[in-house]
Amino acid sequence: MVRKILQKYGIRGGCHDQHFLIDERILDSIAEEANITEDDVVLEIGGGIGNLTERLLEKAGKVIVIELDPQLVDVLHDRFPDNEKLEVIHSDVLKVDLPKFDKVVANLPYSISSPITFKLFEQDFELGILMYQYEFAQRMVAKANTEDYSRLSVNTHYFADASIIMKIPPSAFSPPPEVWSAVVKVVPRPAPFHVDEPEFFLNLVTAGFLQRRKKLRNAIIKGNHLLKVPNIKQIVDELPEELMSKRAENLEPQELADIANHICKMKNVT
Ligand SMILES: C[S@@+](CC[C@H](N)C(=O)[O-])C[C@H]1O[C@@H](n2cnc3c(N)ncnc32)[C@H](O)[C@@H]1O
Repeated sequence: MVRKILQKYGIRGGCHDQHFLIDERILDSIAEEANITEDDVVLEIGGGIGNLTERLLEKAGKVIVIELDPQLVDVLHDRFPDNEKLEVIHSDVLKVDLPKFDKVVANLPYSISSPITFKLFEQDFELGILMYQYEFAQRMVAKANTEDYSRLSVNTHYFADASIIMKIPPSAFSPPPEVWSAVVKVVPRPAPFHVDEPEFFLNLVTAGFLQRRKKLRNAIIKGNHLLKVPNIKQIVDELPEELMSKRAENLEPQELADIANHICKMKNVT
């Protein structure tokens, strides 16, 4: 069925990360995982030829699709004519203000996974069922003291409970990508630890992982263009040596938050 639609519209894919999911069972499972009801406004980023959109429209009260490629925007209008539940926004997802939504379900364009994910983390929503390149998904859910633990892992942990719920082979797509994919379930929740100044904490995490092989003390001093603390050397020298001599990759999100809170307090009194 999905292959027929690709043929009908003469779409080959390839540019703009266009690898269309053609495995009907996986498409069904992704839609099921989103547990959509009539009350839900669902956002889909990169609607493509509408194979996932079709399933979202069956259950949701409203589906908002953001699609960059004008040819695919035409396909979406053609496949779902006069469907009052559907709104198609022809735009680059990174350049548009996101509409309000309850759930986001998408087979994302992999080359911009990172900026899309950080943009989603600024929104208020209930659930995300998101397909990524497998390695990216692993970095999202990675724990401290592992190779994959990164700025992305800490940001993800700060914003949501995230877990890999499906691993998907290249053969599920047309054209097949060179990499495996994974579906990540993202359930936003309040952070499991206290942060005095969220922006400062996230900048400290960025500074720490920009120099991930350096001791945290040196990484913070080097990354102070992000933190803008006038007396940073003095402050980090007053922090416990056992924390400052570790690398960011060896510190739990909570420990990074404690350090950020401490620097915040010191910068405000000195
Ligand atoms: C991996 S395909 C997924 C298509 C479809 N949802 C599916 O599952 O088969 C990614 C889609 O994102 C669209 N896309 C790429 N970059 C985009 C951007 N910056 N903003 C919005 N859509 C984009 C592509 O045109 C393509 O339709």
